[in-house]
Amino acid sequence: MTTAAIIVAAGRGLRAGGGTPKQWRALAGRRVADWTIDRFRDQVDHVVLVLSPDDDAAWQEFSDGDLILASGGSDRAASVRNGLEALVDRAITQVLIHDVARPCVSISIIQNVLAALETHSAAAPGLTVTDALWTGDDTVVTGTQDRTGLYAAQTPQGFHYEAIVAAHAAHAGGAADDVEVARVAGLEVAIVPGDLDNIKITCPEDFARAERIMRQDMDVRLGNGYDVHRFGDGDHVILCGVKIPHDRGLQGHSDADVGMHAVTDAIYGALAQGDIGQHFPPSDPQWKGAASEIFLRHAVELAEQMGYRISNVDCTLVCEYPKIGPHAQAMREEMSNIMGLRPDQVSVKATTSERLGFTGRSEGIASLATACLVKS
Ligand SMILES: Nc1ccn([C@@H]2O[C@H](COP(=O)(O)OP(=O)(O)OP(=O)(O)O)[C@@H](O)[C@H]2O)c(=O)n1
Ligand SMILES: C[C@](O)(CO)[C@H](O)COP(=O)(O)O
Repeated sequence: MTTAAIIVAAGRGLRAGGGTPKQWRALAGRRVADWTIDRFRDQVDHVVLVLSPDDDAAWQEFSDGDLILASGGSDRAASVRNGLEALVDRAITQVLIHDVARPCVSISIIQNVLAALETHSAAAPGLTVTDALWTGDDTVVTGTQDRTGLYAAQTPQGFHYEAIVAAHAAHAGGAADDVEVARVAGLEVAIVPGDLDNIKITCPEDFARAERIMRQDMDVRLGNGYDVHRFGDGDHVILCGVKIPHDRGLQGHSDADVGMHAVTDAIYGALAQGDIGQHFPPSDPQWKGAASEIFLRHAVELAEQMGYRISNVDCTLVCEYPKIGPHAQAMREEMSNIMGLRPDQVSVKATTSERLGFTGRSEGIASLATACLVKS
């Protein structure tokens, strides 16, 4: 069984307003699309992101990553077809099709749909309709509608890959969703329980609702880190992964990257998992001269294992020299690469201590860092 998820994200979000398409707007600290994509990453073998040809920045951003990209079509169904086509050489057996505009989808819905595909060629989440249903014009009720047997359809909708490819190829167009396409082709679609929180952001007010849902079981943790290394002989220092020529070096058991150590300790701190010295004892000769990225990678992996995502880190270096400003961007890029973050999630800045204290006398460099981790 080889599984894939197609996330259709090529719409313009006109009903949601706001100028920017809704999938690129912020929700609980990150973009709608980032939430949606992350829900599927660990649940399927491949994720296809269907992007509008107009979303240049998104194409650029995602082209280096692990996602398969496909170009959107003139309507949702055309975008789905392009997503299916992008998987043609991947030997996919089961595919989930999901709206990017449903970022609150739970892992259990995804797993339930996949489980149902073991015994059915199609499965999708539905919610029984519990409100009374009316017909109406803009002002008055014109009739009532029996709700018996009615469901509100959600995504992800799951299918055996070849079956849904054939169903889309044969469909005349105009379907509300992929379940309709599948049913026209004669597929039986199993209903799995939907979730009231699995809303589709459609109108402006849906953002506030989605924000409430996202935040209700969000665990946000802060950690701080502090480190100092003294100057000694040498012709360079390594700060936040960047080698900077200098008339002195920093002393330490490892490469003495005081900035990266503070960031690493901030992550351990947020996790309440001790500090670098506990995980990599200075008494252990194997860490002598070690590149500090080993420590940072370990902290990031630990965060992942414990279910946390790093939202941002902020690092301040305290020294008179070397001057940090010219290197700050390279430091941000280096650390964001190691942590698997975007550079805008990583801040590196510096201050002097006005020639006061040990940093002011250039006896060493100090560093402070804060990390914000989120579990949702
Ligand atoms: N040509 C299109 C149209 C829609 N979609 C996607 O289909 C899903 C459901 O569509 P909808 O909620 O209607 O999104 P939009 O089309 O973006 O919204 P609107 O109709 O308000 O413009 C969304 O994830 C949207 O990005 C798509 O990939 N390609
Ligand atoms: C696919 C869907 O989300 C199922 O409820 C829905 O049909 C999409 O509708 P839209 O009109 O494209 O928003």
